[in-house]
Amino acid sequence: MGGEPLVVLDGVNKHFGALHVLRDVDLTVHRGEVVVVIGPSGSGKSTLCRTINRLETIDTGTITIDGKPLPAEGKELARLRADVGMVFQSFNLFAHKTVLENVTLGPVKAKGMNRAQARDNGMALLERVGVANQAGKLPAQLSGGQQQRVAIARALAMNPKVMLFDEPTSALDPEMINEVLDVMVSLAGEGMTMIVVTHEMGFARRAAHRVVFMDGGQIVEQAQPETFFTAPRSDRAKDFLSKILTH
Ligand SMILES: Nc1ncnc2c1ncn2[C@@H]1O[C@H](COP(=O)(O)OP(=O)(O)OP(=O)(O)O)[C@@H](O)[C@H]1O
Repeated sequence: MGGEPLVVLDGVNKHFGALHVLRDVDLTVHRGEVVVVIGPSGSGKSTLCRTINRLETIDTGTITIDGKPLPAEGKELARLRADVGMVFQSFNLFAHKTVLENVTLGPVKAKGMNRAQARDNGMALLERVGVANQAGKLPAQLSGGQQQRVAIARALAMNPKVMLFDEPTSALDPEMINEVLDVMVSLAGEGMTMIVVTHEMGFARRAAHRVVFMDGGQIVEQAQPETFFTAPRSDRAKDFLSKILTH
C-alpha cells in the first residue's frame, strides 16, 4: 500500500429533515488500500459511496480525491468523477449495445480515445474479467455474474483512481457470487484502491486492509479485518457481527 491519501472525507454531513443520513464522517482511504464498509441496513453505506462521487450532495464538509476538492457541479465535477469507477448492485449496462460496446463507449465519448484503441483496451479488460468470449453478445444473453464482470470492466475502462463497489454481489445467484468476488480480489492484488460495501465477509477476510463499520450515519469503528472480526470494540459492532456471522 502506497500510504498516500487518495480519497478524503472530512466532517461530511447529510440530513433529510431530522434524519442524519451521514454525520461527521471522517474517512481517509490511501492509495492501494482496500476498505470494506459494513453496517446494518439504513446505516448510510450507500449514501457514503454515492457521496464520494457526488451522486449525492452533502450539507457540510469536504471531499477530496487525489488532493482535489470535489465541486458540487460543473465540468470539473464530470472530469473528477471519471476518477471514480462505480459498480452497483444492478449492472446498469446498455441493453441494446454489445458487451464490447458497453466497455468502449465511455472512453471514446468522455476521454476522446480513438475507436481502435478503445476496442483493444476493451478487449483486454474483458479478458481480464474473464468474459472476452462474450464480447459480441448483448448483456441480456449473459448470466448475472458475467454482466457484473462486464460492469467492472466498463468502470475500469475509464482508468479510475479508485473503484467503489456498492453491494456488487447482492443481486446474484449464489454460484455467481464467487466469480465476481474473484475478479475483485485480483484487482485488489494488483494494487487498485477500492471502497467496497458488501455483506460478503469472506471478501473482507481475503482482500481488505481495513473494515469500516457504520451505524446511524456514523463511522462507529474501523480496524484491520482480523482485529475487527475477532475483537470488535463497540457493542453495536458486536451485535451486528453476531447477526451476520451466524447466517
Ligand atoms: N433520498 C433520500 N430521502 C430520504 N431518506 C433517504 C434518502 N436516501 C437515503 N435515505 C435514508 O438514509 C438512510 C441511509 O440510507 P443508505 O441507503 O445509505 O443506507 P445503507 O446502509 O446503504 O442501507 P442498505 O444496506 O439497506 O442498502 C436510510 O434510513 C434511508 O432511508
